[in-house]
Amino acid sequence: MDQVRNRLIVALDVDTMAEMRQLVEELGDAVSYYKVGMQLFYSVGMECLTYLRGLGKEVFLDLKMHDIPNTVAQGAASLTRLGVAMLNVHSSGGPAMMRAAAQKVAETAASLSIPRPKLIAVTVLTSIDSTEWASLRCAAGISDQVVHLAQMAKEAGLDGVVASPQEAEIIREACGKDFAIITPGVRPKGAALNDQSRVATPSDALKSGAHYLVVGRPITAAQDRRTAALAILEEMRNA
Ligand SMILES: O=c1ccn([C@@H]2O[C@H](COP(=O)(O)O)[C@@H](O)[C@H]2O)c(=O)[nH]1
Repeated sequence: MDQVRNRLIVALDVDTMAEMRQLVEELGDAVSYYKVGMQLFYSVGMECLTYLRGLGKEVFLDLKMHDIPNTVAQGAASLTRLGVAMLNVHSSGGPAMMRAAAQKVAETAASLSIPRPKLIAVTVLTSIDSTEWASLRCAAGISDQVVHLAQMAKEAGLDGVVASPQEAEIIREACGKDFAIITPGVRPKGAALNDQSRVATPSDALKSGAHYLVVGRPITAAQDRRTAALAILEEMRNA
């Protein structure tokens, strides 16, 4: 059970500490890994990380840094000092930016004698469909671009990527089984897509080679959030 539970990351996309506490309490021991993104971190800052750490939960701090190499590297050092398990950059910032960030994360963790957080790169957002993609005027197709960005991230020394579960298999083929694949865009059968486009069910995501599944609204907007989380875990276990 634990092996599966550690692979489900629930997105805490709420505004306040009170909402976050309520959600984490409801989910209880069903969930051990949480994603803190812009919405919560920009509202409450460190308080949410301190709270989650106090409960022994793992945290993926999803701030998707994207800037020049020095700025991202220094930002990555600051986030490493917060003691999170995983943090990320946008791969479209380029190889020099990713290399600088990877080096700084490793140096910072070593200097503090803390575990080095996984540094991962966002490839092509899971909300982007073929129409949106065409408007970005990228010559490659979405899948080819995702694989290209994943290979670039791997060469730059990153630990993995964020991508759609629809691309997990080709990333695994191109980058090997130890390169982490984190997939949002997970929707149980019949669930609302919301603003997601390149989606798959929890079982299909795992079968395609995803290491971690990021799930937000299918759990957080459910009537009974613990039951929704347990149903997803059950589907993952059966996959
Ligand atoms: O390509 C990406 C990168 C990040 N996300 C984040 O994952 C969750 C998904 O939430 P749902 O409610 O399950 O749609 C959300 O926090 C996004 O910021 C992503 O969806 N796609």
